[in-house]
Amino acid sequence: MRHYDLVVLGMGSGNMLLDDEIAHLRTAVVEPDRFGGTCLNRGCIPSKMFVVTADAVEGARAAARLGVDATVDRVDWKAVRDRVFGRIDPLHDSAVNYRREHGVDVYTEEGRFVAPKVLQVGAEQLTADTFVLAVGSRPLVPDVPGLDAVPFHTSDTVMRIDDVPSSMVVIGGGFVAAEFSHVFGSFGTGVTIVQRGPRLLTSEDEQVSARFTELASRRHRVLLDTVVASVAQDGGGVAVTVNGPDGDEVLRAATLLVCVGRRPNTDRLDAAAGGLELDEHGHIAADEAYRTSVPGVWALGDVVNHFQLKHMANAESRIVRHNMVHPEDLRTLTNRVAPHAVFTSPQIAAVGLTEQEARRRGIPYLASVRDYADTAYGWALEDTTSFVKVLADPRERTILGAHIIGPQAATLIQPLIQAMALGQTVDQVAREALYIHPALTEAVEQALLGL
Ligand SMILES: Cc1cc2nc3c(=O)[nH]c(=O)nc-3n(C[C@H](O)[C@H](O)[C@H](O)COP(=O)(O)OP(=O)(O)OC[C@H]3O[C@@H](n4cnc5c(N)ncnc54)[C@H](O)[C@@H]3O)c2cc1C
Ligand SMILES: NC(=O)c1ccc[n+]([C@@H]2O[C@H](COP(=O)([O-])OP(=O)(O)OC[C@H]3O[C@@H](n4cnc5c(N)ncnc54)[C@H](O)[C@@H]3O)[C@@H](O)[C@H]2O)c1
Repeated sequence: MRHYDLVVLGMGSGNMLLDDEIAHLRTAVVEPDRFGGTCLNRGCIPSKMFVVTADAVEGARAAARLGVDATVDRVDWKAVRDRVFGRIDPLHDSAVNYRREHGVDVYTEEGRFVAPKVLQVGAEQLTADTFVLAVGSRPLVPDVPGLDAVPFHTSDTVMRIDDVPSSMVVIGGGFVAAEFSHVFGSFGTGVTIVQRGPRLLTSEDEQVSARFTELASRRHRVLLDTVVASVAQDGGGVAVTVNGPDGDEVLRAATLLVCVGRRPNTDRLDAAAGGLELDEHGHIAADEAYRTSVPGVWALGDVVNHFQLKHMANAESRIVRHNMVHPEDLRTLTNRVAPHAVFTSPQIAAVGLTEQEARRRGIPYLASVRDYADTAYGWALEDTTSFVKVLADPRERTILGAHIIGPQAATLIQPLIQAMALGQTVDQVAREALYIHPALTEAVEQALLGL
């Protein structure tokens, strides 16, 4: 049995934990796959590299509205894919070498608890004063008859395929469905989205979700309120039997992409044997300071939080590092707001309350919506579909939520995130700062002035 000061499981956001402040600790890290985890290898980063390429294709196709004759001759998928992963793949070896050169023991097999604070890694057993669990999540595979007998993709594999498929059925209508339908649709794949809910991106503000559903339906076949009954092999492709408002239908496609959410990897580390309590959704239970039910064991990232977003995992990694070194001065994330963006077309970004949530919870609110088309830059874009929506507290005049659908949404929302985090009022944000003319931020300013 080997003893360490610190053992970190999972080298996604867990890798960010290690810095000079804890360099003196005798440390081991355990990662059976690639350093960088989901975000770097099969999540945020490669997907956005594909999205930028898809945006370029769509930009060329949409140029006619500006009076530009442009055509897209071909997307060289293999060249795009190899550019993306040619940049990402070499990082693993250098990250492993870097840790080893800095005195960290790197274990490359899965870690499983055999008792509280006793970890089996291959033939070795490791104990430590402090464990940090950053083992992430993985795509959820729904219980659909026949799915176990056909080849299908998840976000883990679809970015590495050899050719752009002629057709694709996408099961799910969330983040991954929205982003990958944009990517493959732009590259020429005929996409059919099967969504069991009434709209795509149902957890977004209902106005944004409705607008996105309408726009996505112009590009792809979108089946709403539809469930997948079964899946079967169909020559080289798949036949997906779905049941929707118009009855049963068999969808035939070259490729199947399953994206119905992600599940935390608590089973892969045997949380039960480690004495770790889980919450009602199967995540590791932790308090606001990211302490688990076992003293000396901390957890961060997708395995513990429900947002499953990289900026949350990054922030948690900084907090856990601080808290394990300064137990007398525990930090939390509770006062921070959790924004997100969906990098589809058009982009979507949100923070805080949705209008339907405010209504459901009986929270009084003011709402203001401003179209990009009402601003000078919106005119330049010839935009007709994008908007900024802000919800505010009628008494305090602080921002309760903000929702943007349109070009640069993920960037435009940042002043509103800032305002929420700092508790600024609508009037402060609207009137005490100048908004550059004629930038798209004027849509944000005008939405605020409408409150
Ligand atoms: C397609 C896609 C796109 C995304 N895009 C975005 C985005 O644009 N913005 C955003 O904020 N978020 C995005 N996300 C979410 C983001 O990737 C995750 O929230 C983030 O990677 C979680 O980090 P983590 O460190 O918790 O887990 P991970 O990055 O998954 O790291 C966990 C690591 O633990 C390892 N591991 C698992 N079990 C064990 C074990 N028993 N022992 C040791 N190691 C183990 C795994 O191999 C893995 O390397 C995206 C996700 C996907 C799938
Ligand atoms: N831009 C980003 O930040 C980004 C991008 C991609 C992924 N992610 C992260 O990855 C997570 C997983 O993404 P996702 O799209 O797989 O999940 P999701 O939770 O965003 O969406 C799941 C979708 O699948 C549908 N669904 C669930 N079960 C179903 C079933 N049995 N049949 C048909 N539809 C079903 C749901 O109605 C929902 O629309 C996201 O929640 C997010 O945290 C983030």
